[in-house]
Amino acid sequence: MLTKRIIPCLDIKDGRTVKGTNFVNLRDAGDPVELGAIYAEQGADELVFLDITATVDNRKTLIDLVRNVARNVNIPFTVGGGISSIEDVSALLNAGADKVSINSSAVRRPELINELALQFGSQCIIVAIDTRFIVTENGISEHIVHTHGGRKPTALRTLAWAKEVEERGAGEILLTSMDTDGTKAGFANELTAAISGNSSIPIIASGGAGTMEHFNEVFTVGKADAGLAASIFHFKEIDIIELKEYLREKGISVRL
Ligand SMILES: O=C(O)c1ccccc1NC[C@H](O)[C@H](O)[C@H](O)COP(=O)(O)O
Repeated sequence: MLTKRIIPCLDIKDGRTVKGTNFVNLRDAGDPVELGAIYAEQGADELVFLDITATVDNRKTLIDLVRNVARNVNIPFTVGGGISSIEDVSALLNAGADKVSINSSAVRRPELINELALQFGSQCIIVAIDTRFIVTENGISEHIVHTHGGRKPTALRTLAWAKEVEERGAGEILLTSMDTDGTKAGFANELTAAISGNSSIPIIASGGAGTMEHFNEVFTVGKADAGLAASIFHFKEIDIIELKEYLREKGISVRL
């Protein structure tokens, strides 16, 4: 079994780490550079920084943040939020990011995935998919892709979109369940397994982590390659090393 990765996620709003539930009621969770360094020190395998209110004028904030983080962490980190061009990616990678995560811009223009993979290599292009289980106009309940920080439902079915982004050259998928985000009730294991079982690229599961057992479930039932979490780390409810020791005892391969 490939080593499973534990990835803290720092959702960034106006330069601060925030955390909500189901993508709303955001509250302050600390300084992202400080938190990033702490998580790296505590044994996180990677970090994700998501500028969830990404606008053009936030772009400079993000570049400055990346430079500061790069000085303080020695593990791979991914930056996402409002990225929509080869120039955006170049600037972030040159500032020290190891990977970028694209979401709304990929839905808006799927060819962007092909272009970025060709220009920078698939290994540094993650496509983030925010998904919610909703009743569509034809009365069927389906997992539907949402964009713009979860505010806009699209016409895309999550499973089909996951397949398409892989075919277009995505190196990994960051699959965030809006239904489980912030609830600490567990990851969306069934959906994660459906996507993981149909993909040959790594799937990072995100949204809902509340206990150490939830990580065991997302790796065994959800078949995820990595577990991403925010609430339980920011609010100091789970220690990363203790989590990894727990997973190793369960027979999950982790880096300790
Ligand atoms: O991804 C977004 O665009 C977004 C926008 C607004 C608020 C939250 C957002 N994403 C949710 C984050 O990716 C969040 O870090 C993950 O869902 C993990 O959250 P936890 O359930 O607290 O571990």
